[in-house]
Amino acid sequence: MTTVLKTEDLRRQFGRLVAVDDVSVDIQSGEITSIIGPNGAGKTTFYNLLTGRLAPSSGAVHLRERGGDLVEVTNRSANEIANLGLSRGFQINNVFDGLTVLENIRIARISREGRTLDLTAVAKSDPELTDGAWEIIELVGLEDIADTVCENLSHGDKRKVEIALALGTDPSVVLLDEPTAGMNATETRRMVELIERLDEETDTTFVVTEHDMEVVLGISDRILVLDNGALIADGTPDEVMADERVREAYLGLDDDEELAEDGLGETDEGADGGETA
Ligand SMILES: Nc1ncnc2c1ncn2[C@@H]1O[C@H](COP(=O)(O)OP(=O)(O)OP(=O)(O)O)[C@@H](O)[C@H]1O
Repeated sequence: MTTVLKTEDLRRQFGRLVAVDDVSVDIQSGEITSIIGPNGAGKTTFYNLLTGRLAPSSGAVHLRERGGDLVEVTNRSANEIANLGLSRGFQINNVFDGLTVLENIRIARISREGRTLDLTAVAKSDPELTDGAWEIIELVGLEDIADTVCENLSHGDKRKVEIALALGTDPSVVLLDEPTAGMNATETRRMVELIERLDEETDTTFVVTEHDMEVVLGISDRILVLDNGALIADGTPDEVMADERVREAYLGLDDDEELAEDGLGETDEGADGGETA
């Protein structure tokens, strides 16, 4: 395992509000890392600092270039950081609804090559881009829907396309925002299996934010917990679930209560989870 993404005392304030509070983490290749925390904990702001969408108030971010060195990317533009190998799962809104799955992935390949002029026309007409795009279609398992226009896809399939687009830029690290949000149980299971398979079959390292604790506990090799912008725990699922601060601050569980399989902080006695003394 090697460090692929690292922050040092990363901080972001909005006026007096500290949204990310001197967070230092070291994310390793070869493991799936989840970032969890209650609403407003700072997860989105943290992602935005990593991708260059927001500038930090202080601190530093380092990223391993595709197959290369660890380089400091603090204050570089979002485009530069993406070109160096950090890809964020494209939001569904960024999928071109009027184009097919294959055409969308070809656009991701084009953006990797820094070609931006009239992307939709290029995606439809440049056959050189098809081979690379087809490899990604096979990797993600989108063969059956490759020629489907995206506006006709199910929610679950659209989220798979988002991941395919993120992979289209050959990233060293992919950040996923709640990949199972809005999915039914079957779609959720398939999405978890897909991320686990991609983690095994590619050199890409996956970092996931997720509210569904069953997904988090099932998919993560390592969990980072944010609370009020600060990193309050960093460890394996077992370590994090046993951490007193996490149980109090996030899960709302007493010492002897267990996290139920099907929900955040639910116990056999009820959904409330109980208050800590
Ligand atoms: N642009 C902004 N201006 C002012 N405050 C902001 C801004 N963006 C985020 N915040 C504040 O920073 C804190 C962290 O927000 P953030 O969206 O990062 O949390 P989150 O963990 O992603 O929450 P959620 O799980 O609800 O998406 C919140 O108090 C939020 O109101």
